[in-house]
Amino acid sequence: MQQQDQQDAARTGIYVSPMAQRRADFFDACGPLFARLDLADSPDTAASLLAAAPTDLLVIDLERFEPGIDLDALGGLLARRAGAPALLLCPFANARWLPLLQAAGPAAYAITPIEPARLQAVVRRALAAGGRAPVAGVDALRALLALRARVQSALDAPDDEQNLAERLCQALLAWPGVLHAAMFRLRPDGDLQLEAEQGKGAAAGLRLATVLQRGERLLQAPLRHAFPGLLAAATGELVLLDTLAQAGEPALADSLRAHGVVQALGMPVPADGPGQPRGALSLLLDHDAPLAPEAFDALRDCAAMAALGLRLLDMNIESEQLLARLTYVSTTDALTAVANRRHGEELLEREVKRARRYRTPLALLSFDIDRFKAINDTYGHPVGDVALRTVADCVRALLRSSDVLVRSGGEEFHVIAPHTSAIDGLKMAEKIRHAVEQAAIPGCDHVTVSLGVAQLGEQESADSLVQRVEAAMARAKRAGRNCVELAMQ
Ligand SMILES: Nc1nc2c(ncn2[C@@H]2O[C@H](COP(=O)(O)OP(=O)(O)OP(=O)(O)O)[C@@H](O)[C@H]2O)c(=O)[nH]1
Repeated sequence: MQQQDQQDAARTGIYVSPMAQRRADFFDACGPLFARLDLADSPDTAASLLAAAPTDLLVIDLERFEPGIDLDALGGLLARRAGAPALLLCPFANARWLPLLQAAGPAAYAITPIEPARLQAVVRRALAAGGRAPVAGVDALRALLALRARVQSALDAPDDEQNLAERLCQALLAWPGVLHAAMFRLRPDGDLQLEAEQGKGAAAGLRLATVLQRGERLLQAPLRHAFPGLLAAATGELVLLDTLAQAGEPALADSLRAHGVVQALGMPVPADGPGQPRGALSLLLDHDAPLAPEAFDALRDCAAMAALGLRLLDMNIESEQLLARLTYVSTTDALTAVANRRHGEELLEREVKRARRYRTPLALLSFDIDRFKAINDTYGHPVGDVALRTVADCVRALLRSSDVLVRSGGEEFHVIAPHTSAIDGLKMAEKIRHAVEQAAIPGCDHVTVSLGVAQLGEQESADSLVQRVEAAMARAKRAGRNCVELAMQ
């Protein structure tokens, strides 16, 4: 150790932080490890220092820097290092910095807050190992390829969100070092809930609802600021705890440690556009080894795949809703919301076939509002429309659920009545006639209807049935209106 200290004492370093207190603290903790340690309050100052003399280690403390503002300048410092030792001190709630900066140049990292003794150890290691980014070996790269493939196949036609989340957790759990994988999902009502979780080994029995003290309304959970999966879903940032105590919740850290957890990571599942993430993936790991840039890339892609999976499920639901809407619009009369003529014809054909196959009676009723032209002429077309709607509502309320009311023409309707004989059809028609006569029509007095009733003959076609019932209805008109006529055979 003494020899090591002597070696360190020959080193030079630059520490960059915009915070005076952090610069003083770092100097206290790590100053003795360097022959000369320069403190810089901005990337510009650090750049000048780097240009002035060779430096063994550049330490960038990312607390209070903003990726949106400072990324270019800090990335520029790493690029200028051209592979020479660099160490990033990254706040646990903003680990998004790591893949962003590691893309600019290789750098080791440690997560903050960090104890002075651990910080010294990390700086020593960075000096000794040359401050390289963690490197993924052959096995690690193979494992990342397998993870990508598994996550991709999890997207293969999932049944629903929960099924997708379970498959993703299963894929993540097979990644070496993962003890527990979970997915949180923000529901449309704004409730963040635990969609799925899977554990293995010491964490097989770990239940996040127990650890977090609830399984629903998790954005309001007391531990939302400390558990990486929740914090990631709330802030949209990559969150990484490489010592569980960093989040300042000792009880949470203890309960995770009891399941063998050493490192915890939360990766936001991005929204379609700007706005709150759709949820987060949570990983609990059994080691504290720094993650290689390739691991961050793979995890970011997993979260993007989760977002894509959720979007595909949304699209399925939207397509079903669109199809239902299309079916409704193409089969329904817009004014009265009963079946339109074309759909009525299809339904009648179907009922005729069914009645023939099962030898059950089928009645068809036809009715037409009496002197409807006079209503339009006297009160105006809008009142005529209200009358049509009121009559349709009044008749629909009388029918069985198996009967179908169809608007077959302007002010003419049909009722398809399965399992109904001519006698029952006549009773039904009389009920309709009476109910319409009694109904109050907003904007005008009352209306009456004339009705025809026909029962399907043994070999009769739907067309012939319609002709007969309409002829019966015409006879009811001729007979003085507001009455019922039975069709001839
Ligand atoms: N307000 C309104 N009127 C309609 C609609 N469809 C058809 N009509 C009207 O319904 C009237 C039907 O008139 P006619 O066929 O002469 O029959 P009617 O006046 O009811 O006389 P009878 O059937 O013989 O009792 C016409 O004036 C059509 O313009 C509609 O959607 N809304």
